[in-house]
Amino acid sequence: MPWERTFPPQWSFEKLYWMQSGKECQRKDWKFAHAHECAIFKNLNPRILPSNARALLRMIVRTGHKKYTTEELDLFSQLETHITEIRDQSPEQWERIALSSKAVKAYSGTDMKEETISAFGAKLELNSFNFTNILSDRIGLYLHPYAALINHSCNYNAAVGFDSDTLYIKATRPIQKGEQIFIPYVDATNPVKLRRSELRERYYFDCQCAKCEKDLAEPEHSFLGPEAQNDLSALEGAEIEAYELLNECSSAVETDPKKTAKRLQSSIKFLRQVGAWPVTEQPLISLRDELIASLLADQDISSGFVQAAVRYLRVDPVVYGDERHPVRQLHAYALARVAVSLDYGADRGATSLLGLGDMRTEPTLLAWSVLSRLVELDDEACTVPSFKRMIRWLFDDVNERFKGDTKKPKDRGDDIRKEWEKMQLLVDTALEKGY
Ligand SMILES: C[S@@+](CC[C@H](N)C(=O)[O-])C[C@H]1O[C@@H](n2cnc3c(N)ncnc32)[C@H](O)[C@@H]1O
Repeated sequence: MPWERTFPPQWSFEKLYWMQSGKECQRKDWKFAHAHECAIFKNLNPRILPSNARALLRMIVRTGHKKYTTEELDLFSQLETHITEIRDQSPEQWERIALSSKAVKAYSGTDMKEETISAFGAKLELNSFNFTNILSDRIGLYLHPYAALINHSCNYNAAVGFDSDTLYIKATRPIQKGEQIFIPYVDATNPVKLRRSELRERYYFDCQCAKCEKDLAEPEHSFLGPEAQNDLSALEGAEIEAYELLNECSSAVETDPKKTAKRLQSSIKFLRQVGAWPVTEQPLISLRDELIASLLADQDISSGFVQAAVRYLRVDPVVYGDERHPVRQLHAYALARVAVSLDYGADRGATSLLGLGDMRTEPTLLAWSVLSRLVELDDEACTVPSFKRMIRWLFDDVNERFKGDTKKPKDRGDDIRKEWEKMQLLVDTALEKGY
């Protein structure tokens, strides 16, 4: 199947398949498919099928109930499977798909052949997106027959976002007429070797984009100073451990956030102190993201605030050059949200944590400054409508807090500048201490 395709002029097509967990939209989910699956799940209880098998079951059951139009099925049948490569190069994946197909055939009672179900399974694995809520938490899988046609580039010009059950493809930079649309299938901030191995293993191709070309031309770890280069073996060990820790974080169902935060902190410190690892290089970027999530889950709001400020001020402007990038927008919102909860009386230990003694910040003013910039960028931001609404609500809430003040935040330019100076100092101190 060719990997360059012409896109239809509009994407008003209903998704073929989506599923989600959690309370949100469960009613819609019921109407969409679950009504047909419920009896099967009851029989399976207490066993829970893995999400890929559940997705496959849903497609088979909906097909049996003639819930797809001919056009939808036609489009689905044209999607790439790489089934030969999976069978020949990836025995584990093949076995998993074959097992799921066997189970799905038995549970659904379909008369479809097992091979046909396996081909459905392979298609789902290759073409579905991680379905997320507006805060980027993974809640399921999503397959859209047109969106599935978009190819990958590490040097992408668009990104996928979800707003409830609607999929959006948002341009992350201006796209010329006739220019091909590319999205990232993998985390494009990862080192070239990792990106390429993920793409090969999961999608069976080698990326030829300009970013890969540039990164491949540079020696590995070229971002480390000459001193660190002398003892690369120690650093490589720390790097491998960091990736293992990140894997644990993404797969663990239940973790102790305090313990996880400690492990993440020491991993960050080690990479920073031993190798002067730049904060804008992986695995440090993801370690910090996980650290912020763990600190906040542990209610350590002040430390989470400092780390979110490090990310906002030092990491994101380099990693995601454009302020309208969806990840950058999400991180800015997170900083504002944490700042607001600090002001709600959450612990104020940030300054003592960093040894800055009596330095005090006015987090709500900072939140106002971050949010007013987000609101200013609203029209151009590559984020989905509900996210934009969430920003406005928080901004309204913050403005409400200044209601009785004689001077409105918009007239407090000097105070805001001073707040940012203090934040820069906090961030510098955090980084000097190896955080
Ligand atoms: C989700 S599909 C994308 C649509 C697919 N190109 C098609 O025409 O059906 C993913 C597959 O597209 C191909 N692909 C995507 N991006 C590519 C790229 N940058 N270079 C080469 N092949 C790519 C690979 O075969 C990959 O497994």
